[in-house]
Order: sequence, then structure tokens, then C-alpha cells
Amino acid sequence: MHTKTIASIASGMGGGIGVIRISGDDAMTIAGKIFRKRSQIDLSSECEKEDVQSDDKFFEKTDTHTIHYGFIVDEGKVVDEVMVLVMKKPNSYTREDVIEIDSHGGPFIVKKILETVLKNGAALAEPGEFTKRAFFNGRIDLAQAEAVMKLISSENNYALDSALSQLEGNLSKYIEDIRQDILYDMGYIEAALDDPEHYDLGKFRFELRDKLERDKDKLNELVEHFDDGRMKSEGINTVIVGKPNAGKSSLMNLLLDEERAIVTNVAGTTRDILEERVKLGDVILNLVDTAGIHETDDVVENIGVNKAIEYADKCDFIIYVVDSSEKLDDADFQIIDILQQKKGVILMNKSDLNPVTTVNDIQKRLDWECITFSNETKQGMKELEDYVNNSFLDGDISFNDQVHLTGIRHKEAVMAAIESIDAVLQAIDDEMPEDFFTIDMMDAYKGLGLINGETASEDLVNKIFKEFCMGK
Ligand SMILES: Nc1nc2c(c(=O)[nH]1)N(C=O)[C@@H](CNc1ccc(C(=O)N[C@@H](CCC(=O)O)C(=O)O)cc1)CN2
Ligand SMILES: Nc1nc2c(ncn2[C@@H]2O[C@H](COP(=O)(O)OP(=O)(O)OP(=O)(O)O)[C@@H](O)[C@H]2O)c(=O)[nH]1
Ligand SMILES: [Mg+2]
Repeated sequence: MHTKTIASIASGMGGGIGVIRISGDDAMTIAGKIFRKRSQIDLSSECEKEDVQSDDKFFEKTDTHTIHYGFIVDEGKVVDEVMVLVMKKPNSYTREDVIEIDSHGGPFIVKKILETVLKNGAALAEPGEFTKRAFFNGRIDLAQAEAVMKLISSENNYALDSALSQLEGNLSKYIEDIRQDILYDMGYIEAALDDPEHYDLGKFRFELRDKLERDKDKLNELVEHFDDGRMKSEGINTVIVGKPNAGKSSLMNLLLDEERAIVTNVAGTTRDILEERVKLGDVILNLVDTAGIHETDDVVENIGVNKAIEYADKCDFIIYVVDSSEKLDDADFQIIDILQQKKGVILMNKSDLNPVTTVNDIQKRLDWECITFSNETKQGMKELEDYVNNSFLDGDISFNDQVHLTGIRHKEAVMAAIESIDAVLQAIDDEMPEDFFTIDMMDAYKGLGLINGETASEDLVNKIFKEFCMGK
């Protein structure tokens, strides 16, 4: 079958060099049509010489993995001076014939070259279409394709390392080992039911029970580390709380290093929640500034207070800002009540003023780390950074021996498989006949296949690739 040839800009816009990528059966021919060697160009007019014919077979005749210096022309006129990379199937990213044109990096030039390529027979690639082809052509599985996206969007070492591990296929292998275990045992049960004379199901159910328990432990381990991994790579959902005027918005601005939130000496300045992403050391915080929590009759402010409480309830981490230049009051006591079962840190803010509330005053009510802090003098910034980094990045995880789920889609598939395994375990305990087991075993087998894509529907696959960026 002749595959449609696609093209797209593969580089980020701007930068010194731009990359236009072409993939498909006509990639070589299209490139041949628009490529000229230096000797074919009249440099004084920036046009091809008069008697020059395009050599459509030029790249078909070259070896794979070779680089060619020359020019791209559009209707005889030079568009840019380029390098062309040739990768012949199956030795390419998509496993199809691939041409990459390295051009000068300006956005106008890059777009013009892409237009020239499209004019000569390629179709504009959809987001993720190159990687989708790598998937359909069997070079990578679905989890690995998703890892490519994770890799591109990673913002810290943790995200990068776990994406690389997934791209290498570590998650896929972990899941596939469990699937093969289940498949083997399903096969055994069916064979034994068909041919009871040669297969003994006598003690099999006890063996099966042990095996499934082990598989379940392995899957549970993935689920247990999921939140941890999500926080490290996508950011810790962090809410700044405190009573009005404590200095919450000032802290937001200080961490962001810009005047993002409105700060005034009027209590009740912040009404709505404000979300921003900041990096503190190697930790990413998805930071939320909230309205000061206290009793109020103001309708609008009250909505803000309720939102603050709601956010504080469902976040990963709280920064509780205390105005240490004032006595703790009812508002603080109300906040401390809300925070009891949560994870967070206390900033004893306004340390540049006369301290009235001490670390001791507060720690006897809330057993959290206390940092003496000032938005004015930046006292405590280093301690805050260290505390957050130590709390969330402790015990360097070795990626060689640990596998991580990096997406909610994977977590859901694993949890569903655990449920199916539980159903089998229950059936064993209930002394049900063996053919009952296979239904749930099949569910677990198929459910886990969603992760590497073995059992993923076309809709699911399309949905995943839609999230990709252009040119990938
Ligand atoms: N110029 C360029 N740089 C790039 C990419 C690319 O596509 N082009 N990549 C794109 O993301 C990344 C590298 N990933 C790649 C993965 C596989 C193959 C590939 O050709 N694989 C073939 C053949 C391998 C071989 O020749 O030994 C294969 O596995 O069948 C290429 C790049 C980052 N850098
Ligand atoms: N001296 C001193 N003043 C501070 C410090 N942090 C904040 N302030 C001042 O305290 C006042 C309130 O600061 P905000 O950051 O608006 O306080 P908030 O907690 O966001 O207040 P609401 O939004 O009303 O809940 C402003 O006048 C700030 O300049 C600090 O560390 N030292
Ligand atoms: Mg505020």
C-alpha cells in the first residue's frame, strides 16, 4: 500500500537552524524535486541555472543516513541554503522513508520551505502524526509514544528521567510480563478443561492464587508511587493560606519574582484564587494564592474564603503564612483546625518587624515545620526551598530498577486490572470452578493491554495522539 507522505516543521520556531521533516513513500521524490546542488545554482541571480533539470531520483539513489549540502528551489528560485538528511525505511523515526531539511532557522524561511514541500505533493502532518506512524509501524508501543510527549514537556530532572525510562520500554516490559503470566495461566485452565486426562487442575488454584497475589503486589506498587511521581514531574499542587494581610500574595509575588498578585495593606485584598507555576530548586509548585480565611459577612469575600478552604482540602501541600508581628487570633485558630491532617509548612512571616507570635506558640497547636520568614528581607527563602526539595525529592529514585506510571490513563488501567484480579482471588476463595476465573483474568489481561496499546481502540489511540505537538 502506498502511504500518504506527510510533512511538518519539526523544530521550535526561531533558533539558528530549522528542521522540516517529510515521511512517507514519496519523501525521496518530493525532496529530489526541490533540491539542487551548488553547481546547479547561479549565485548571482539566486536562481537555478538555465539548463538544470530536477533529479527526482537523486535521493532514491543515495545511501541511507547520508547528508547532502545544497539549495531548496521553488519554481527555479532559491528559497534557502540547506542540509538534507536521508533516512530510508525501515531505519527511520517512522520506519518510513524520511527526509529532513535543515534550513536557516527564521520562521519565515522555515514556513516557506514547508510550503514548497507541500506544493510538491506532501500533506501537512497532523500533530503527533510522525510518532503515530512509528507506533502503527511497530517501532514503539503506546506507552513509549506517550513517553515522547512527556519527554518534550518535562521541566525537571525527575520528569526527564521517568520519561526516558518509559521511552526505553521499562513500563511496557513490566506490564507485559504480568500480562504474559496471566495469559499463560488462562491457557492452562482452558487446556485442562478441554483435556482433563493430560492436565491436572488439582492444586492449580493454589498456585494461581500465589501468582496472582504477586502480580497484584506489583501493580499496587505502581499505584502507590503514582501520586509521588505525578507531584515530582508535573508539580506539587500547593496552596498558600493564612488570615487576611498575613502576606500570602506578597509571597506569591516573591516566589514568582514578579508583581503578579495585588498586594495592599487592606485586609481582604485577594478575593479570587490565583494560580501560577513556579520552580523552587528542582521542585515545581503549582501555586495557588487564596483569600485570607476568617469570619466575614461580605458576600464576595466569603465566596473567596470558601474557595480557599476547598483548595486547601484537596491540595498536595500547604504553605501557611502567619503574621508573626501580630498575636494569633480566631482566624488563625480556624485555619489551624482546617490544617490538622494536612501536609505543609508554616512561614512565620514579617520577621523584619517585632515578633509577637513565636514558633512555640504555633507549633503547640500545629505540628509542622516552622520557618522564620520575611517577604521584605527574603529571610527564610533558602530554608523554604530546602524544605520543599527535601520533602519531595528525598531518596533519589533509581530509574533502572523502578518503574513509574506517568499518566492518569495508566493508573486507571492498572486499578481496573487490580479489581479484576481481586475478583479471581475471590472466586478462588469461594471455591468456584476454574472456568469462572478466566473471565476476570481476561479482563485484567485486556485492561493492561491498554497501556502499551495492544488492546487500545482506534478512538483511544487517536485521542492520545491529538495531544501531541505539531511536527512530532
Ligand atoms: N534529526 C533528528 N533528530 C532527532 C530525532 C529525529 O527524528 N530527527 N528524534 C525524533 O524524535 C529524536 C531521536 N529519536 C530517534 C529514534 C529513532 C530513530 C530511528 O531512525 N530509528 C530506526 C533506525 C535506527 C538505526 O538506524 O539504527 C529504528 O529504530 O528502526 C531516529 C531518531 C531526537 N533527535
Ligand atoms: N514588613 C513586612 N510587611 C509585609 C511582609 N509581607 C507582606 N507585608 C505587607 O503586608 C500587607 C499585606 O500583604 P498581602 O501580601 O497583600 O497579604 P495577603 O495575605 O495576601 O492579604 P489578603 O489578600 O488580604 O488576604 C502589605 O502591606 C504587605 O506589604 C513582610 O514580610 N514584612
Ligand atoms: Mg492576598
